Amino acid sequence: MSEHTLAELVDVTRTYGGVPVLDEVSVSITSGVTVVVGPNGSGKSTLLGILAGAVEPVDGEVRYAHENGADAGKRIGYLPQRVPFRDAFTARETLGFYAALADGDPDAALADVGLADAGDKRVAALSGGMRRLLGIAQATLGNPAIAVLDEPTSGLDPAMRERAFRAAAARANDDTAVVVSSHDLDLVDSYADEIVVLDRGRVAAAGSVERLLTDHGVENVTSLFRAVVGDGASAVTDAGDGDSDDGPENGDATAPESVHVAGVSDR
Ligand SMILES: Nc1ncnc2c1ncn2[C@@H]1O[C@H](COP(=O)(O)OP(=O)(O)OP(=O)(O)O)[C@@H](O)[C@H]1O
Repeated sequence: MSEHTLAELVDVTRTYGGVPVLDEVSVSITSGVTVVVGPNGSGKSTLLGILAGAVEPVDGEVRYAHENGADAGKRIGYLPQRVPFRDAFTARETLGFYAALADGDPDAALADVGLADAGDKRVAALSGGMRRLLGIAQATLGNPAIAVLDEPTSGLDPAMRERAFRAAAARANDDTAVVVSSHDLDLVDSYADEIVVLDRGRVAAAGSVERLLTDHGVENVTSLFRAVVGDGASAVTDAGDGDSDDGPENGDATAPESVHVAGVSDR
């Protein structure tokens, strides 16, 4: 692993119902912002779940730069696509609950995502966008080395998408990585350092945004996406009904202690 590599997926395969949804995928996660893009069903959530330790690969290996450190147990934050925060808790109480696992400061985490004034609001009273911001705050509590955020901007209006992406990207620095999946290609242009393009469970392109744009002779990530996977309309795979015996489901109890998980994806 190079100096700034924080994690590596090496030849990782995951199947559901015998169908590979990730097929021998190798990806390096370096410090900074990595955005995973790809058509619906291309395997983004599965890749992020595996990186976060919430989904087991059936083959291959995940390596972490920090796995031998003293505080290894607190080095990955994870925001799954669906976050079952408790409606009756306030925003501050919600983060207080996770802070017990991640040693974070709930008020600082709220302020970091622009929710300083919403600490006393109950989760039930938060807008969808504010809930996603709370999810980002949860996943980045205690400054994990790697924050894994699955579609933190889904379902948000344009201003809120930008705010959520900015809040997420701001958590990355020279020593930490933020790994985000997103369909918001315009925001990927603005915030990504590295990009992984998935297509039907395989890596179609990966590397620094700058290099990939140059290599493909395109001006932005939307054009890159088209060049690499077309419009993606035919790229949705059907991988069974979720009752397969290929391994644990997303977000199940196999999540190691090293991950503070806000919720589960029940797909
Ligand atoms: N728990 C599960 N049981 C069965 N199939 C699953 C499960 N989780 C994911 N899949 C299948 O794996 C494939 C990849 O799903 P995944 O959610 O990783 O894709 P994605 O790129 O994140 O999609 P989207 O953009 O729609 O969120 C899909 O065909 C999906 O139906």
